Amino acid sequence: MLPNIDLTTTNAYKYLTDHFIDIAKIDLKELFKTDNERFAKFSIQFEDILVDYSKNRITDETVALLIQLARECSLKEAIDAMFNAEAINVTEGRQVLHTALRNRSNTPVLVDGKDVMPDVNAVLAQMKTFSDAVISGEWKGYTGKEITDVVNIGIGGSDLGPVMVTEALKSYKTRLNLHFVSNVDGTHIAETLKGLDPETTMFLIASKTFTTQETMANAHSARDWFLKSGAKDTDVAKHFAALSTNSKAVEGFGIDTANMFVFWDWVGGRYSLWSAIGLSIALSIGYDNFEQLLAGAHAMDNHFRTAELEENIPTILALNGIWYNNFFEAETQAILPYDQYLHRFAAYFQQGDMESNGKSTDRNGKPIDYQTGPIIWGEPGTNGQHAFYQLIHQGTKLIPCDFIAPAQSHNPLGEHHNMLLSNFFAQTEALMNGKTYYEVVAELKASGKSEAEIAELAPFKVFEGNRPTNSILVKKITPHSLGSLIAMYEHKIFVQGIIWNIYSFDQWGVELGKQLAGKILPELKGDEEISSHDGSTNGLINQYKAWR
Ligand SMILES: O=P(O)(O)OC[C@H]1O[C@@H](O)[C@H](O)[C@@H](O)[C@@H]1O
Repeated sequence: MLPNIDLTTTNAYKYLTDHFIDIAKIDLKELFKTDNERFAKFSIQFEDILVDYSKNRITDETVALLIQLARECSLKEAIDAMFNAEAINVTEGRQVLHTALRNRSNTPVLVDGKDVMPDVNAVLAQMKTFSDAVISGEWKGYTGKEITDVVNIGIGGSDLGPVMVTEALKSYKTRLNLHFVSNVDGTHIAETLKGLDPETTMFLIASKTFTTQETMANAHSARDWFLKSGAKDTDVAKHFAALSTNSKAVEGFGIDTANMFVFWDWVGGRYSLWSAIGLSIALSIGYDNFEQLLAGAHAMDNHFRTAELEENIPTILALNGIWYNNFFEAETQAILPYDQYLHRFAAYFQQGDMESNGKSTDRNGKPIDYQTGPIIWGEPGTNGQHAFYQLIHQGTKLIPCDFIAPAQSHNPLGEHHNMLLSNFFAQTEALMNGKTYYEVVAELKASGKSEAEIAELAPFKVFEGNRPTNSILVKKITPHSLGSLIAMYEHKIFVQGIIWNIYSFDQWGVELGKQLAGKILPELKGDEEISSHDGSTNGLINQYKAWR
């Protein structure tokens, strides 16, 4: 069972509330001046990943109290409950075992007394055989040609992970071209199919439930397009595969069960890239690299499970986030990768984090009166610098930022990477140090400005500083290190959910909109005026009908 503790009733929370009053007055750069060991103390290296959290508004005492908070919330027991296959997804009555999917050590994982590892390994073997055959060209389409293009049709967790990883690992690309269709907007599939040849295209229908409206609509349109080319129903088997937990629905759609890659309801959608949902990844980078991705995640799982809380990277990142979220009242968390390949990383963790921890009911079913999950956002650097960093540097809001960068580029081109990384280092330094009024005046004087000009301009050029950041420096983005990095954030989310006393593995908040859309859809069919909703919704529907 998961612990059930209201964090605001813990001793640590009370101490942190008092401690916050002192810390709120302290300038981060002063903390560096008075402690030469700060970087060594507040950074952790795990394999090829260095996490520097020293540029945060914390002292030894802050960290000790946050660790105490984690202990009082029984974090260690919760971690064990997840890995030991307890049904911690209580509102759905399920275990949470994405860690079993990447359990490369193959230690037994018992679900209702049965070891799931043989099934996990059997699907991995099936994925290997299939991806090897398609990549090598041994697998032929219905006219005997090799497959050149693979279209993954899925949405949410059946799309965002594979998109993010195939983009992040593009430099490991096989000869296959990957495409992703998610939106029910017909434009998405129409534009994707425009450049494709039905004789050489493979579709992966990725859906845990195999009932998701968007995915089913796109899957049917894909099949219509395929059959229009002259292919027969019996040819579908050579061009369609399904990745799902719902075998019945897959059969109903007409996909050969031999082309079905299963996973299980103990895998959450947003944690499913490690499962059969990762087939597009295996096709895109080759099965061996997919296995490396799993191995990297497994290594981070072991770290998370065994490292002391003080040395435990996901725990430290989570506690820092709680410090800003619940004491500084920061509303958002930015994820800023200085790596073009990671351009979908923040989008991926928007679902990972916001769908997991965007909750306001605690584990007793009671409304919560403290803050839970932050708004996650971000874009790659340096692009973001020329767009929204103004607000991070000089706006009125406190935005804790994670900066991520690889030390080695896959494309070492002249001075590009040094230029990129000089910006990475400069930004966290600038956010911490800021620029005082006196520094601004001195600078303006040196540039030859008059006293009057200086007095007028100076206030606008001041940077308050004292803005917190984590720097995550990765030796190189490889399948292995990316696996670790993703698992690191997954476990960070887990820790925060435990401390906020919420259920992180359900997503009831997405249902209401789906339900209402289901009611509205038949109303859009005819021309008659609609009056069954509120004035605004009626007005909008009727205008839509008039204009379409
Ligand atoms: O994989 P499925 O069943 O089609 O679901 C896709 C997505 O559907 C959404 O409704 C859920 O909120 C996500 O968690 C999920 O990933």
